Amino acid sequence: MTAKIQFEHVSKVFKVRDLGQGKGAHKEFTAIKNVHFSVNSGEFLSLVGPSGCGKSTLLDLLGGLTKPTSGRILLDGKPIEGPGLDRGIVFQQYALLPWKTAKGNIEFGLESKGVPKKERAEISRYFLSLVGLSGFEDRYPHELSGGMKQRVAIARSLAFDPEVLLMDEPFAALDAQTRETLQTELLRIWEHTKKTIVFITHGIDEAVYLGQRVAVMTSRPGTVKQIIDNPLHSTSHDEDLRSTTAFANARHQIWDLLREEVVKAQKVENKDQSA
Ligand SMILES: Nc1ncnc2c1ncn2[C@@H]1O[C@H](COP(=O)(O)OP(=O)(O)OP(=O)(O)O)[C@@H](O)[C@H]1O
Repeated sequence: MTAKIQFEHVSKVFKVRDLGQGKGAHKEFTAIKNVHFSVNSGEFLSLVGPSGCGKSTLLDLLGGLTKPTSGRILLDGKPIEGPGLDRGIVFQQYALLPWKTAKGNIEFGLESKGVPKKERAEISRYFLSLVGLSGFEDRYPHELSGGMKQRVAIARSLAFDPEVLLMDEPFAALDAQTRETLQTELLRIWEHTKKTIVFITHGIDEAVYLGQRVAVMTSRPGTVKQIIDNPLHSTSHDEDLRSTTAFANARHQIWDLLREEVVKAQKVENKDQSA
């Protein structure tokens, strides 16, 4: 199997204000430390960890939005130097342009890429139908539900034909039913497009339902504690999967790894608050 993404001993240190030392004082804050793992080409990897462990930091680094303080991240063997169209990012908040329709939101990015008008229209129609939004092309974001907006955001990312899709808790703001529907949809899209997907989540159920492998992070400074091969991956992902014993077992395995990290993270948070 070929590695699409390689994290090589990656750490990220932020400079933050040191409130205890008076005005203008700064201190260093290690968000992630010695992250070392790889993601295979075409793989769906979910990454779960306690709050504040550095999940978004890790995804921002992958997206090229920030740079590692030490170590490096390789994409197809080459260090990531900045953002690029080879990586699409879907955030929790849809970040759609409110003055553009669903179709317009997708075409806007393609226009700046120099794609001719007719092709733009075809691409946007295709990807809106792939995410189940045929017939909603001319709706504005305020005329769409949260789930529909997130579908548009996914379609917009896919329209650029990135090799890698980076997803930062994309379904966290949605109600449980919509979230579960979109999880199933995302798996269908992944099977169809064969993209490499890195999916960040707080939710163990979501991580287990989606990931071929599930990476569990430690509490802050975050590092990858263990990567589990998901035994459920090859089974049928119908609605009943979540109620099977196999699902409960996989969930339990991840929770066992995560439990002590969550407790540690809460202790760190309490310490920070009382400092
Ligand atoms: N630009 C920044 N400057 C200073 N500190 C930062 C910056 N970005 C993130 N951090 C800190 O780094 C730590 C990790 O943040 P990050 O958002 O990556 O965690 P997370 O695991 O995604 O959190 P959550 O699950 O709550 O969304 C946090 O303590 C955060 O306050």
